[in-house]
Amino acid sequence: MTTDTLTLPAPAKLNRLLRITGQRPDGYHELQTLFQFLDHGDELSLTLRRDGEIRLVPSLPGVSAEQNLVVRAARLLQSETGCRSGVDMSLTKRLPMGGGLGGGSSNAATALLGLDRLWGLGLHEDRLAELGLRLGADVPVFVRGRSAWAEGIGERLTPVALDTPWFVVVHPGIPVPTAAVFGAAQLTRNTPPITMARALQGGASSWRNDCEPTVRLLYPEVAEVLDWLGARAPAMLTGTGACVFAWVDSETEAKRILTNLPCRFTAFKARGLNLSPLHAALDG
Ligand SMILES: C[C@](O)(CO)[C@H](O)COP(=O)(O)OP(=O)(O)OC[C@H]1O[C@@H](n2ccc(N)nc2=O)[C@H](O)[C@@H]1O
Ligand SMILES: Nc1ncnc2c1ncn2[C@@H]1O[C@H](COP(=O)(O)OP(=O)(O)OP(=O)(O)O)[C@@H](O)[C@H]1O
Repeated sequence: MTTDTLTLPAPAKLNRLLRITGQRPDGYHELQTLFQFLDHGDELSLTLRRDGEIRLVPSLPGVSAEQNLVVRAARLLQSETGCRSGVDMSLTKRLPMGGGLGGGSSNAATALLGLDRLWGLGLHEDRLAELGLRLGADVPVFVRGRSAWAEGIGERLTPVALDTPWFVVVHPGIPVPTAAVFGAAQLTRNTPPITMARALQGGASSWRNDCEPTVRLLYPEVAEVLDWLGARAPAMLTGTGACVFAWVDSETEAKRILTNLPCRFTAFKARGLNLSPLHAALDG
């Protein structure tokens, strides 16, 4: 049976570890990272149009529909496949922009997989991941939908099963643009690469984010969150920030931390997942 409307999750990701091991001639940084999904995120609704038009209503504050990654994903899919269908999209945004939670990238992956289904394209996951990479370095992991060890700029992925604790994710109330952190002179760019086995063996207590010292320096609001949350549980930056996450043993402990949150911060609790809720929804 075919359907004319799909409503799908676009989950957040965390970088449980992030090492910057080099820089390519085109300026992009080579990373080693562990990606994990959360059971918290945005939601994208897709309704088939037969006239080929692609619409997003309403658009996000500060991002025109044309720039929005879901519209760009839909156009890319149309131009690559010659598909003549269109779509009406609406996005329920819960993830902060410039938060390091991969919100825009996740939205793009949900659009790619959702439209592949809605338009009956039947593209292979490898092809969708390749198209996703053209939209952003973080898109392929959301297309693949498994927790992963990532290398390259984040596109060389090996699925892994990570521990799935409860997380408290705190946003300092300011965005941190990814390009500003990767462009900072003082950023560490020469961390020696390690094997995936060694990274996993070390466990969460050994995992670090190489962006953290630079982000601390450039964004005192993020440093404040790292100090506040770090005093209550082990805490780290995700991606290039602005969000900071801590892992705890139980939902009760997560709630306890949230109860005392200073009102200048916003926060949520979520469970770590090794399978993306997008894939669970599409397979269910
Ligand atoms: C920091 C991470 O979130 C870790 O998961 C990602 O590497 C960022 O991925 P993303 O947000 O999809 O990034 P993109 O939209 O591809 O790139 C934004 C900008 O960040 C810089 N950039 C990004 C990724 C990377 N590996 N090296 C970079 O130097 C580039 O200047 C690029 O123009
Ligand atoms: N659907 C979208 N949702 C959010 N941002 C979008 C979207 N489409 C385009 N953008 C642009 O992408 C920028 C980065 O947004 P995003 O939420 O992906 O940042 P992020 O969480 O820091 O990502 P990452 O973890 O990949 O660095 C935004 O500032 C916005 O200009």
